[in-house]
Amino acid sequence: MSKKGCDIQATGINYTIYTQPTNFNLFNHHPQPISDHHHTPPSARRVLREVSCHAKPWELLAIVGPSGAGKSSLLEILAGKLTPQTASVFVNGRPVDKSRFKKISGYVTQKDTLFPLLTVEETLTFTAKLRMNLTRPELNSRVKSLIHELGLSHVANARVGDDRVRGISGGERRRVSIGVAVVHDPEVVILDEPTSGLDSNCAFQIIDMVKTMAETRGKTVVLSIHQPGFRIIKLFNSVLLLANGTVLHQGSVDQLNLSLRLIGLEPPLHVNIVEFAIDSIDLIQQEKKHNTSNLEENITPNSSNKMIQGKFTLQQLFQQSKVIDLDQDHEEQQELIIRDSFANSRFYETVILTHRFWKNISRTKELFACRTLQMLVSGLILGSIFYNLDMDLIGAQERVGLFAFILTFLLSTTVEALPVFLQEREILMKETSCGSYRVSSYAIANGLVYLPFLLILAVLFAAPLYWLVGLNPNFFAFSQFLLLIWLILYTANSLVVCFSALVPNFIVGNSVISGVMGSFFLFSGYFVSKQGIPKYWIFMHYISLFKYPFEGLLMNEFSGGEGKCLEYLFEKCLVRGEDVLREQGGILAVVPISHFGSGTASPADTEIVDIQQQQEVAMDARHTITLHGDSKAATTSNPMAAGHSAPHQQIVGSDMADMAGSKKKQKVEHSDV
Ligand SMILES: Nc1ncnc2c1ncn2[C@@H]1O[C@H](COP(=O)(O)OP(=O)(O)OP(=O)(O)O)[C@@H](O)[C@H]1O
Repeated sequence: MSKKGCDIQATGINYTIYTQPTNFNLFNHHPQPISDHHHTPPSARRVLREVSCHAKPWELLAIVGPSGAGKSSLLEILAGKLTPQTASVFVNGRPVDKSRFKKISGYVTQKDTLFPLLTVEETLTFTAKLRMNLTRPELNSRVKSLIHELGLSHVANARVGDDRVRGISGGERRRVSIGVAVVHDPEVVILDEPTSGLDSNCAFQIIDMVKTMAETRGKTVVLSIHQPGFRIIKLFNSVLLLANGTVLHQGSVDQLNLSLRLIGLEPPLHVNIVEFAIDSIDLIQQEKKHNTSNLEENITPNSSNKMIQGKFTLQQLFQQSKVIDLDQDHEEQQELIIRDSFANSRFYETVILTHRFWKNISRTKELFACRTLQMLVSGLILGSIFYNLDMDLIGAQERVGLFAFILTFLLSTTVEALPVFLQEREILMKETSCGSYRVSSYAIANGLVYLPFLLILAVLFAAPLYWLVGLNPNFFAFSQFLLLIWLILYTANSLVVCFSALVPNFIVGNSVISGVMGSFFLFSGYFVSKQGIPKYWIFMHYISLFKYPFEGLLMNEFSGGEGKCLEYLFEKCLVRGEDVLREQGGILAVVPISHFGSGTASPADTEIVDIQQQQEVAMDARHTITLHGDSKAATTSNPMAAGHSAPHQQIVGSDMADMAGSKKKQKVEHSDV
């Protein structure tokens, strides 16, 4: 009678990693092969060479070997997470592509990626809901029986926890990870180091549990393990010994013992054979090299007879056991039914994910309270600043201080949530890669939960700011202001999620986001004409300190004069506005018209005047006037600004007119009333 299950044959796996030795490779988890046209030759590391393995249903295959042997890489390839240069994977004798294979397998990574604030039962229930389309009673009984099978009944209602949140023990958390991987009843279970960091008793219980799963439910279990104890190795049906990316043995533990003896090694009595083999890797490899040339000739179906007569290499033994395996009746192998679609509709997926998001958010009260308070205080402080200060009169230092404050507050409201996003990102990647749900459902659910929360934050920030700047109450204007603050917060949140997805490192992610948002605020003021901004938005204008690079670039572009841009920037960055004019009266200055509220917003629209004659007028008008180093002429604009009249304006310079661009190339000489 045939046994149902999944028979996996993988052959000819070759996996090489190419790395650029000098590259600062922040964004690559797994460096991919680099083409030949690169200048620096990449260094190649052959992680796996011609690896073959065979995992049978109802059995447990353990991949053992020293650290760096390639165990995790092999498991990741089997689980479809890594793409090797060459490999053939057959399931029940038929080739399968990795996306379909992911649907019939459950992969447990070395690190537990679980929501720390959910309970054990909630974690398994949400996963079961997402991966299976069951009625509520079916779902409950499935989760209950799984919890019982995992031995987690006593902690079913305890929070999972992690390094920061106190929760269940490390061993129990490993069981939950296994439960999450097998809740949908996959045919194949792949576990990377399921016993790492656990004591020997706990490690035995975990392996015993997966062995029971294999024996009672016909699962194909493949796992990697470090230093398995005596009791554990008895549970292995088959052991694959890997060293330097090469298979040295695949067969039972007894076969391994025999093979070691056949090549002249004598494992002492009562010694753990697997540990002994790992300790003797160098000797085994030497023996293997020695016999490589004779390898192919010696593989015959009858070689089992020869085995008893003389010495055989481990490779021969492996090849021999493989041949015997291949002889097994292929007719018995089952046709796999692999579901291509998702278990639930998009709508139901969104409902489940929204519910899960909400549970997580409602349990992060500290973060919620902190962000709420931060927004309220920031709105009040900013409102007070604009209520009390005439921003046009304050100097560069105060502006820098204000800029730093606003940027810090805006960043902190989003970046402090980054660890949560990073944790979620790992779970999202894991769940979507195995086809649990659609990414779009996740995005919609995320928006449904976060948008109301961000609206509360936006109200807390916008209301005091709007009220303190002393405007007449205007519901429409306030609504617009609120809407924009809300959108800014949502954009910032999305930006955080986006960058945290691109950048695996928390520090790097943090810095990149700070850089991007910083640049945005620094430069955005360039596009905004101050006169067109409502008072409660004016802070945007003042935190954009360095709009000058754009102006400089434009001038360079229009005037065609090389070096003008640099000269302009240098002076612009050193000195600014009235401060300079006060100290150095009579020196030439460039005054963009946009600063004078003339309605002409282009920074290139400048006129050339004698600043000595215009200084007083400009000072009174409190216009921003910035130095230019030309000793012959000065520029200003719109002498009629703020109702002041310039009695006499004489345009004398020609260089600045050129710089001012094509629009204002003519020299203007006029007298004013
Ligand atoms: N992305 C990578 N970049 C550079 N080297 C890598 C990368 N991934 C794996 N390697 C190298 O490939 C080899 C095999 O790694 P792998 O993690 O598969 O070994 P392992 O047997 O699982 O080790 P351990 O038991 O310590 O987890 C190691 O030498 C490792 O340094």
